[in-house]
Amino acid sequence: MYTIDSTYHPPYVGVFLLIFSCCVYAVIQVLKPVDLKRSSGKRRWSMPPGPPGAPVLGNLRQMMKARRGGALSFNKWLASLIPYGEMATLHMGSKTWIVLNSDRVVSELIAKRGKITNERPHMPIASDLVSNGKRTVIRQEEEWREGRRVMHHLLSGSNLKVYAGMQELESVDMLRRYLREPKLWYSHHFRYATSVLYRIVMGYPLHKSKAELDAYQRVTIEFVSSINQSYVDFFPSFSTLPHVLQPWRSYWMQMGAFHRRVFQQWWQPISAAVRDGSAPPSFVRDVLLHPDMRYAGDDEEAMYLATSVMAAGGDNTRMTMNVFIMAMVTNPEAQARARAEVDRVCTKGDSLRLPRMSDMSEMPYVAAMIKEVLRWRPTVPIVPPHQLTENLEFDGKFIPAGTCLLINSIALSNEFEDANKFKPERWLQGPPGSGKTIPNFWGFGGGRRVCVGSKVAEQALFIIFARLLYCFELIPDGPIDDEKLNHQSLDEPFPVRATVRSDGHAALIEGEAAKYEASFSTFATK
Ligand code: HEM
Repeated sequence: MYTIDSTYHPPYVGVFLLIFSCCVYAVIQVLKPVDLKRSSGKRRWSMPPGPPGAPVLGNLRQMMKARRGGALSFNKWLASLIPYGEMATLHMGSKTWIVLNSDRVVSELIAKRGKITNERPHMPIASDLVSNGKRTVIRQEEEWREGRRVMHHLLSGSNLKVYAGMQELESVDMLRRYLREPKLWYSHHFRYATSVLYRIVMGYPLHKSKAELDAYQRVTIEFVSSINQSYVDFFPSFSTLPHVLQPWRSYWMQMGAFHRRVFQQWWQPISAAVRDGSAPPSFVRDVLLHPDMRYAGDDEEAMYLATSVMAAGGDNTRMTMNVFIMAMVTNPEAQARARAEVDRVCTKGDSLRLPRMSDMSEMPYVAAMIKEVLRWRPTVPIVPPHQLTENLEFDGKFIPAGTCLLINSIALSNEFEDANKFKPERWLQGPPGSGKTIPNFWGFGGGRRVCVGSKVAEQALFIIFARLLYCFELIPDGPIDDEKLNHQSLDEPFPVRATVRSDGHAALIEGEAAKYEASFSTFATK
């Protein structure tokens, strides 16, 4: 009799299972982080230790969870990587990160080996969709180089003196706002930082409506938050799927389109003025659109470069000013010491004058506060990834090209003695023969990608620190936790009372402001 064998499978089922398994295997191989793939030579990769992670996602969810918890929780997560040593390996989806936890390894890898640690990883969301592939800070090396050349030209050398004049001018307006509306101290920081950058880049005082400024601020915050936010940036191969299989695209594309519209509104009047010959000297007129400079990018790239410089410079300066205020209200001795230094230079008997940029060499303690503010509560807790372009042998490890290196500012700050204390004197040169040297400083990142605006930032911060200390007493106006900076708050981030020191100081501010009033930027509040 004919019987049916229940274990019999027609041959095509076997073939299907084989193909399916091969596909799963191939997908897993593609998605694997680079150090978990086989090395092409005989040697196996040898990576620094790191926290255990989940299958496929690795440590990605740990970071995402920390980010969702806010700035403090993210900083705590960065601190939790310190016990793994000077370098900690993380598997972030398809990416391998090595987080750099010490000054020594940052000097060795980011500064000394800049030639092979200069690339940025491909970020299909933050870079391609949100930034049209054109925001300099996360652009890949080949497209980035030309923009860097012109930015360097803009932000160094004799231009710095011209910018010092702009910074002094805008800071007088800020002092008067502090005097008249002390409760809005934090919004005066936004105004100062943004209008200085606008003047430098576009050449004009800033006259914008509240709606325009709100849109600009939203763009900055959205862009910064988009970096390392989408899982797709950690699995970039998903971006090669057909568009119908990428449901996330429309959300990010809409965001990118909104950013572009805002940029165009800011850019078009300036670029028109350059073309009709009516624009004043500026980065846009003299560097980006001047025929002799031979900037290789087109108008669209010029627009992204100009607005990227404004955004990168403005918001970091604003946040650092807030940290300075936090340092002052929680460290009255440092405030008094710095003020004594400024008074020595600017007060002669009954005669008062505002500090100037040229006073910097006579105010070393105030100047040292710039580094200490950035060390104490780093404005950029983790520097955007630098990607290795060659395999690297270092400290007995063998690390594959494609691995990302990230400076952990929280760990670097922690290497200092009494790390949680605000002590600007760490950055002061010792007397001759004392053997005291100034430590390395990484608050602006490092290597070839180092912040191109660091000199402009130092000037912007110095003049504000010195002038605020000269004119105002700063105290807490309620309970304060010095780790809670609330950088993204639109209201007062922490309670502060700023009181003018004397009638003489108030008269000085009003007198100086009256002289320059016609040139100030105007900020609509409605
Ligand atoms: C206290 C204020 C500032 C801080 C803490 C800061 C920090 C940084 C950091 C950490 C980077 C990335 C470096 C790296 O990848 O290694 C960066 C890049 C950059 N910064 Fe700053 N920055 C500040 C102010 C400024 C200012 C005032 C400007 C403009 C005048 C500016 C323009 C830029 C630009 C354009 C980039 C991207 C550079 C490139 O693509 O090559 N920054 N900044």
